[in-house]
Amino acid sequence: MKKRARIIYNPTSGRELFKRALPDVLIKLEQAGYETSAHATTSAGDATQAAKKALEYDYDVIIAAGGDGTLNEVINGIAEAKKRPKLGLIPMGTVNDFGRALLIPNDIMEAVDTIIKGDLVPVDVGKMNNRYFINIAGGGKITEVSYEAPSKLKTMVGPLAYYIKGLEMLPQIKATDIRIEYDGNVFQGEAMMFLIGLTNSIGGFEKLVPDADINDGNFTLLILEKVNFAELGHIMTLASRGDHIHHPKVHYTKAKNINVSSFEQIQLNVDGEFGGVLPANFLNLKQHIQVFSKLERIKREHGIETVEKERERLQEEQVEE
Ligand SMILES: Nc1ncnc2c1ncn2[C@@H]1O[C@H](COP(=O)(O)OP(=O)(O)OP(=O)(O)O)[C@@H](O)[C@H]1O
Repeated sequence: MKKRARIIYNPTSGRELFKRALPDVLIKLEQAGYETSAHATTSAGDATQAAKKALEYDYDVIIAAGGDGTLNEVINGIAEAKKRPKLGLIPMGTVNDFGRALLIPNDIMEAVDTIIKGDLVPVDVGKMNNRYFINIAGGGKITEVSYEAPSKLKTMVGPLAYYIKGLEMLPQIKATDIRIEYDGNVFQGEAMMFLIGLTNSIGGFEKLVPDADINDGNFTLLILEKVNFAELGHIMTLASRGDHIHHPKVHYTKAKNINVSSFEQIQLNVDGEFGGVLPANFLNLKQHIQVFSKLERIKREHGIETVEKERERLQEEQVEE
């Protein structure tokens, strides 16, 4: 029997290239034994609705073609279901953190090849209150940068946009009083930000949570205590090499269940988008979704160094585009 796939694509992301490639994508999937149909998203939230609809029709595979925003919406559509379809990914965004973490090629047809090849990797999904995320959640003044970086700027300069916006916002960055309970431990005090990472690819900063593992059932929790500007500059320099995690003002640990609260109003950032305000509970759903990816095979056959080199190559390729 033929397998059935549903493509959910954002026609506006990736310079609208996917729309043009769609007929070839359909032919290729057909030849590989997939009966495929496609849905073009129309607005924010539509990918979640389309993914829920796809559940009703019992598709074997959902293919998300778009940026991390589209992917996040698709995950939010399927995460609650008991029987979840396998997930294919065609990265079309400006940053594509999740795709890079899973070594999904930037090229549309190569990404389709990854799906056809059929290697699957189980991936952890984060649940924050009632919504789901796949890359990162966080809060504190510094994290407000990522959704304030205008998308036009992001399209032009990629990850550099965050630096530019970050510098602009520097005077507004201040510490806030927060309480973070994580797997029975407690941090209470003034912090600049906290980050809860699932992958080690975050806004193009590969070394921010350097050893995040996509399917070990753990979040990587990073808390940056109150620091002055000089210390912040120093920590940012260390962060480019992943050495910030040893700094005395940085708490860096693994946890599965995290509760964060504050008396102050602190905005949350989930996968690069505004995610409401504290308090919040973060729960790691271990290996919740099966994603088509050659990651495990490459790791097994060539080792983790090759995986890291491949991620670097994908990132360079994307910045050049
Ligand atoms: N037809 C549409 N027109 C406008 N916005 C849309 C449409 N379809 C989806 N969107 C919204 O655009 C948001 C961003 O899209 P997406 O993440 O796919 O691309 P991107 O912004 O190019 O990528 P990146 O997040 O990597 O910069 C989605 O979260 C969705 O809410």
